[in-house]
Amino acid sequence: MAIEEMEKKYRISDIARELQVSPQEVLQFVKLEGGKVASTSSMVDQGMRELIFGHFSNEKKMVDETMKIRQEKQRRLSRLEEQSRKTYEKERQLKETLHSASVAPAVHEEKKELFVPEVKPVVPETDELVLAKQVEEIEQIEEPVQLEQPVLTDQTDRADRADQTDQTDQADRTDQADRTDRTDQADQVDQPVQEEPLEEAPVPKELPVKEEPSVNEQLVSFETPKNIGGLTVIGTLDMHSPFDRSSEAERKKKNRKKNFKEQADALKSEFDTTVKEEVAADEKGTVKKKPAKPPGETNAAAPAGTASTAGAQPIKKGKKKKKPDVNDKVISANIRTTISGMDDSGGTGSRQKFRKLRKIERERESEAAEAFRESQQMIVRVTEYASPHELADLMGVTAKDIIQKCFSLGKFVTINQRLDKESIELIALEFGFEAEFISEVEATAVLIEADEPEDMQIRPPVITIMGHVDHGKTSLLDYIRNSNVVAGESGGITQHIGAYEVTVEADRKITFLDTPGHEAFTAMRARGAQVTDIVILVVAADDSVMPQTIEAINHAKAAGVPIVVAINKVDKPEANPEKIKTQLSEAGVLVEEWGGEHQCQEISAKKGIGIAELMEKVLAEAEIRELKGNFSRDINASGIIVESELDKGKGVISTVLVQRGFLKIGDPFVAGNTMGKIRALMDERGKRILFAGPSQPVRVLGFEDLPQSGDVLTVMSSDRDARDLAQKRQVIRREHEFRRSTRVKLDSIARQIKEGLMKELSMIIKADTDGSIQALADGLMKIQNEEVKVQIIHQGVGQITETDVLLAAASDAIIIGFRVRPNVNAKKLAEKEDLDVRFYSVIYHVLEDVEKALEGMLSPELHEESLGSLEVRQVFRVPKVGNVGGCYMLEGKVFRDSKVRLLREGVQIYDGQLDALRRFKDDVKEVDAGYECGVSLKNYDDIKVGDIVEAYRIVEKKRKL
Ligand SMILES: Nc1nc2c(ncn2[C@@H]2O[C@H](COP(=O)(O)OP(=O)(O)OP(=O)(O)O)[C@@H](O)[C@H]2O)c(=O)[nH]1
Repeated sequence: MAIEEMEKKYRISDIARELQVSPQEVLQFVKLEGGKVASTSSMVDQGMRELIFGHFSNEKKMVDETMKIRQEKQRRLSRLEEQSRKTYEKERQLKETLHSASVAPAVHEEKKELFVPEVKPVVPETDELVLAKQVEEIEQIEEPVQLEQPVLTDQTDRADRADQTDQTDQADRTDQADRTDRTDQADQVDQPVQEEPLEEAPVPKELPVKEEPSVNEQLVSFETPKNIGGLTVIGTLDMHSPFDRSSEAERKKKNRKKNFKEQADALKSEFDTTVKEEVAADEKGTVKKKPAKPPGETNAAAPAGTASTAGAQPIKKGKKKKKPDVNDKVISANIRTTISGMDDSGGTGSRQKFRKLRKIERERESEAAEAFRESQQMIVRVTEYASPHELADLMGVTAKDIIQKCFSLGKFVTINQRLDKESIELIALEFGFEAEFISEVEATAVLIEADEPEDMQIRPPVITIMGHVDHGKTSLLDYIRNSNVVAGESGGITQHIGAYEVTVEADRKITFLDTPGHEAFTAMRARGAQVTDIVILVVAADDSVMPQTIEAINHAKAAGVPIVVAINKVDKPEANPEKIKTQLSEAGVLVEEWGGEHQCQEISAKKGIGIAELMEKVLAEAEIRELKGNFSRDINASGIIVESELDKGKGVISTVLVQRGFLKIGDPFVAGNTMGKIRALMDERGKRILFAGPSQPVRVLGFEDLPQSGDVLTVMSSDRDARDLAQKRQVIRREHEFRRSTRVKLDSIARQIKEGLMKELSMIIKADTDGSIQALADGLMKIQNEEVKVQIIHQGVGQITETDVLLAAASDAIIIGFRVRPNVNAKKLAEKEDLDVRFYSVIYHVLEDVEKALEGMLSPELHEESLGSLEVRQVFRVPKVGNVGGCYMLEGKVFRDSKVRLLREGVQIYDGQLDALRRFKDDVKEVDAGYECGVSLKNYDDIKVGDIVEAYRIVEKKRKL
């Protein structure tokens, strides 16, 4: 075994991956150790592997630590999930218990009554009472039980079941309670029959009257009840219980899985049962007077004999046998009742049902919220770069505890020192918390008082129009804006304000977000501002469902926003709306007329065809959603910034979509990192208004600074509160920016080393040739002092790509471009990420800079500033001058005296000066982006099509400390 292990070979790259270090580094180490290896795919033996692991023990430790953290996180996560699941389960059980408890008293009450000698007058009453209670519980019908009520109840029940499976559970519980009830009765029936005088006998005979609710039960469970499984006292039923229980379980299972067919069967069985009742009643000749009794009597045989013997089958058979005796009148009466029960959906019954559904929904929501709250208790919401002091406050420990913990983790921190993300995560974990990073605005969120139900009123829907380029989004918005959808509104809205309100008909309003395209929609959503209620998806009927249509669908679906389809350009002869509908269905948007859920309207944004109908459909969709807003005038209003601009005369003007309460002139507010006091409010027509309520877009004047789209504007109680909060946010923001700007930069590296923040300087090297890389890597690896060492995390030949930049950003590395440049995207990304990307042409300069940087001696006062880039699209041979590049200015500007470098596939092949810059035949001083020009280079002739000429200048830059 040991020998086998010794003989086992390991690939260098695999070892490197295990250690999460660069394979080149491992390769180098192996070479240094005398290993005969050619590349990172070479194999090494166990001995060498151990040596490598020894050498990279720190890295190994880090990998192990990370793994540990990850596992711990996973463990905690599943624990939290388990916790919330348990809570949910517990509450559900509690609810069930409560529910059955509320049914139980009825049973006892009933039981007591059974032993009262003069039962006759009492029993029916009790019976009705019990029934009424059950009915109430199932249906919440408050009226007293009437003759036909059981049937109605059942039918409504059935409708409920169709709607919601929960109802079945409830019904099941009632069912069970009934059965308990019956079992008890049955048991007690036996006793009185034997012990009490004969005159008591009618009482038990009446007892089956209790079976009246069992009609209910039957209808709920679809089968005649049989043995109830000895739920309470006497054990004689146990003989049958195994069989019965299993059939009971099956039945329940069936009930849960019931489909339409089963429901239809149930309906049939209901008729059967009722027929049975009716027939029995006929037999007794007491048909209408007390409908509760006859069925009871019919079923009397069941408990008497059944309590111990009968199962489901005999009863079923019995039913079937009785079918031929069915009275047609009874059937049609039942059908009528059933249908009327169904038709009732628009009446009180449906309202009650709806209320009941809402109640259940609310209960569920509160349960989920509770479970969520519990799980949240162990999450510490913290801003990035929080100090030990702040973190301690959030976790309810002392800063000293945190510093000590850091100490034990090998980190030396002071009370106010900012901690990085990883450290915060690690420390939080040590204290049993999970760190969740939030923005400064979130961290300083304003507490919003709960909405009072009486303040909630229907508000206009907020609509965003999305669709593919040229499918007519702008045309539709323009038409809506300018049309006279309602007389008197024509041509009213002239300004572009990002959002406006349209009155459609009968004073019904719709708010449009005038930010066509899903980018704005997504950007707002990314900032946590979900303002759109409904998306209008525009698809041109003369075109097809296009990539952006699909994207829009996906965005709307991801945001859970309903889509109303507008098939545009139907005025065109080549329009084919049916094709669009087919394609939409393939994309997962099935229109209503095809049985789907999405409303669809054919329109012509150009001619105004179908726009009013489209608005109607949008309003209908909004109605279904019951969009409500808080219309209280006493609460502090809030809204979302849709867009902002800086007006020379008026200062900052922002379009705000009010979400809660009323914005009023004079209100102090915070919005993101800025604050202000409302100086003026204007509607979309530029008319001054005094206040604006929910879903109303309004132009607000009075900001101190420009807020960002998606920021929440919250009215504060006083100017002072607003200022305090805004200042707090600004401080956190500044800290973040400061920390971000301390991303590893050669200029400031020494300070970070001194602060103990840096132990390793990570670098990515991209160079023109493999030779340069080797030379650079060798040189750089040698540079290290006691506090810090250089680590090359990636190296490669060729231009600097986005992947390199992303890697550098993720690992806080510096990129060295040796005679290579980044491509356009990589350059933009590097700027965005504020990464230090340095370009060199002499190896010695690289080494010198890095060495100096580590010592804190680096003073890079001269910096290069990129001016623009040109693409060579044609090469002309000009006699006496040489080759001239016919170029297109891609971005920026080029000046006649610019320094330039020529790049071929990202690799620098020339660095020098422009020789000539021309437009047509004229010499020009500069050329802007988007123009063509002719370019020749000083002392360089080998220009080729596809080359990039990069213009730059050297500027002095203040040294960062
Ligand atoms: N015949 C006809 N042409 C239309 C209709 N709606 C829009 N167009 C034309 O289609 C072209 C594109 O319309 P836009 O409203 O600019 O389309 P868009 O989706 O906003 O395009 P982008 O803003 O580029 O995304 C314009 O030339 C419109 O005149 C219509 O209902 N019928």
